[in-house]
Formats: sequence, structure tokens, C-alpha cells
Amino acid sequence: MTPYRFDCLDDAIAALAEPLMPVEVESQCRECVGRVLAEPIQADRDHPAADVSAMDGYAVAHRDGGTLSDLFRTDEIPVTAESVPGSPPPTFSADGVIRIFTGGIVPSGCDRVIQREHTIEKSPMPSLPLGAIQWRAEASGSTEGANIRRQGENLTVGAQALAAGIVIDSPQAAAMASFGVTMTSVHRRVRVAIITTGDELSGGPHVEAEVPSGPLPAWKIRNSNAPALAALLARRRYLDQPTLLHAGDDPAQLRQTLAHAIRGHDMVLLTGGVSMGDHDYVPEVVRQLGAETVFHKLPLRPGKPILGAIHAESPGDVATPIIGLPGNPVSATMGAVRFALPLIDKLAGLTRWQCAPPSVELDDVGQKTLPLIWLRAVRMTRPGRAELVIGKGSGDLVSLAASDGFIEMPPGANHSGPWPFFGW
Ligand SMILES: Nc1nc2c(c(=O)[nH]1)N[C@H]1C(S)=C(S)[C@@H](COP(=O)(O)OP(=O)(O)OC[C@H]3O[C@@H](n4cnc5c(N)ncnc54)[C@H](O)[C@@H]3O)O[C@H]1N2
Ligand code: MOO
Repeated sequence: MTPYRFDCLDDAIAALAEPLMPVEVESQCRECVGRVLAEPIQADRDHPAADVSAMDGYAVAHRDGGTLSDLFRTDEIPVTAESVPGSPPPTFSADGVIRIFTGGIVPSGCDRVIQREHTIEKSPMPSLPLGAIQWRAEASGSTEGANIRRQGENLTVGAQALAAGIVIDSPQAAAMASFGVTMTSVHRRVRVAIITTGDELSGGPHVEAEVPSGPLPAWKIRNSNAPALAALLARRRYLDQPTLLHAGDDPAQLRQTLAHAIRGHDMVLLTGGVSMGDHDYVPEVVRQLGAETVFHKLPLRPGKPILGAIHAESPGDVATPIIGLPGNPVSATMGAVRFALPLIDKLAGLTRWQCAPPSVELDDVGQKTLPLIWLRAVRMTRPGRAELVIGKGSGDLVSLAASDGFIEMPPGANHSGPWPFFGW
């Protein structure tokens, strides 16, 4: 029997994710790159729309024995017409071959395209205004259909090109453009509030986004968690810029700040004040505001005191996840990647919001083990391989800045992996 409600991080995340619904849909969005598609996209035409050439070369209909298109002929064969991309195809006749360019329509009757490298090209002359060719030996090795992209081989008209619930990135933008879609339905951007806590942060109770650069007394620190979490979120264009809030070590102020954040946001991330100290008010304030604590503390290092809760005005109402990340910068950053990002993805409307991280093997794992799930900072050394970045614990944001992400090892493990890798 363990003292934790969840022994597995994915189970804890799934429990928090369970009541979450994707945010609303905006229709007829034009600037939709980086947003989450909310409706499927269908092909408005076959892709390709006709049989087209995949090479610059000559379109022929190979008939063994005697005809001009015979690839075993050794004499000169006239070029009778050209098929140029952007123009309708010429008519093919067995009197010669058609010069065709990549993307040009293969005239009906042709059964293959021979790339120009497999020909000897003869210059035009008055009797042969488009010139002539002779086959090189390689031409006779071609097969039927060679270098032809068939009409509809990628997709046929009416079939689904893109499913709803994916991010519109570069390939998806290409697919939409190619099927003539200039506006579509997307989920609105997810609104996240980040609340930092603690009187030790410089700027007093109203610490905001700006980081003061002047000298500080030793008992004050600069707020590194807000910029760390904001930077993680900034890469996702399906999020609004997060609202940065701060509450000092005062339960009333924290309650007011958290209540305000819940009202205007889809998710609230807090850092600090979640552990056992006399000034750690987050768990109590979360309860006071009527949120259900799904877990508080997980068998995890760093980040053991993490809290996950769900707030809903009334049963069945919109559920707002609240994640209380430990204040230590390494715990806050790793916790945000591991816990907050998948939940944000679910809120954003992504179908595949659950983590499917790549894996890496460690170059050298050392002897140490932990009886907890261990998140360890690593730096990539080669594809699929990483080395540990040894730091001084969960306050060491300096060594974290030398890492590419972290791996997750189960309790007691100390072999080289492969281990799931979570990049920054
Ligand atoms: N008696 C116990 N003490 C502690 C336990 C425990 O189980 N029993 N857990 C330890 C662990 S593990 C962690 S992690 C920390 C988490 O504590 P809190 O979440 O309550 O965080 P704070 O005490 O408020 O802050 C911890 C640390 O982080 C610094 N901090 C806070 N906010 C920021 C910020 N925005 N930017 C940069 N640094 C920040 C803060 O000054 C503290 O040094 O609790 C252990 N204690
Ligand atoms: O979870 Mo704490 O992060 O070990 O310092």
C-alpha cells in the first residue's frame, strides 16, 4: 500500500483530464496556422487531378516491334509536341514522342515517361521544329506506368484529407491550400493563467512579468518560474499569451487571485506554496474555492508535492484544471511539461493529447537509484542517445539551462534505457 493516490504519472494525468472538454470552436477562421482544426477537410478534386509526369522526359506508348515508340529502336524519333505544366495536354500520336516536363499531364495513350537522361536529344531543325531523340539502353528497362503519378493516387475527390483535432502546421497548411480551403473551423485559443506565489519574490505582492535587473537583498529572489512556464507555452500557437499573476504568502490574496484566474481561464498553473511549510497555502485555498483535489503529492522527484485539482461551478459545468507546481524551478518546469502540456492539448481540442514521447538511451547511467519516479535532466549526444546533466537538485536552474529536456525513470531503475524523453 503506497501513501499516494497514483503510482503512475499517466494515471494521475488521465484522472485530471477525464472531465475536460475541448474549448469552443471559431468558424470561418482565415489565419489558422498553428491552430487546432475543428472540422475535417475534404478533397475538392482528385490529387493529382490527372495523370502527371514525375520527371522531365518523354512520354511514350511502348509497343514492342516496329512502332516509333518502341524503346528498342535505335534510330531518331521525332518529338511531336510538348506537355507543359499549366497547359492542357497535347494529343499523342504514334508518330513520335511527347516532350513532357515534371507536373505536365501525360497525354492519353501514353503508358510511361522516360527521363531525359535516358535519351540522346537532337537539336531542332526546320523539318523537326521540336527536335528528335534516340533512346539510350536504359530506356528499354522501363516498366509500364514508370514516372507517372496517377490521377487520385494521393486522394480521390470527396475523401478526407485532414481529420479534425490536429494542429495546422506546415504539411496541413499545404493540404488545405491544395484543396482550395482558405478558411475553416478551429478551436479558440486556450487561456492559461500562471500564478506565482511567495513573499520572497522581488517586487512585493504585485510581482508581474517583468524581471527586475537591479541589485536585490539576499532574502529576495527574481521570479524565474513565470518566464519559464510562459516560454513553454509560447511555442504553442493554439494558446493565448498566458496571464501572469502573483500572490504573496497571504491566503486571502491567494484566494482572490485564484478565484479571478479560474473565472477567466481554461487552466490555472500555480507555482510554490504547495508543500508542508506554514506559508504553503495553495492546497487549502484550492479546497476553499470548492475545487476537487484529484491528487496532492506523487511518488516523484523532483516535484513530489505537486497538486492536481478540478474546479467546476456545479456538477456538469465546465471543468477547469488547477495544477499546483512546486516552487523549485526544476520541479516547476518539469512538472509543467509532464502534467500541464497534455491537459492543455486536450482542452485545445487535440485528439492525440496523451503523451507519446520519443525514447533515448543513456550514454552512462551511474549507480544511483531512487525509490521514486525520477525525472532526470539530459542533453542529447547523438540521435536516440543522451547524457545526464548532473545538477544540484530542484533549485538548480543553471544546470537545467544546459539540458535539452528530461527522461522519466521508474522507481529503483538504473539501466541505460530506453527511457521516455520529454524535450523543452
Ligand atoms: N517538510 C517538508 N518540506 C518540504 C517538502 C516536504 O515534503 N516536507 N518538500 C520539498 C520539496 S520536494 C519541494 S519541491 C518544495 C516545494 O515547495 P513549495 O511548492 O511549497 O514551494 P515554495 O516553498 O514556495 O518554494 C520552493 C522554492 O522555490 C523557490 N521559488 C518559488 N517560487 C519561485 C519563482 N516564481 N521563481 C523562482 N523560484 C521560486 C522558493 O524561493 C523556494 O526556494 O518543498 C520542499 N520542502
Ligand atoms: O520535488 Mo522537490 O522538487 O524535490 O525539490
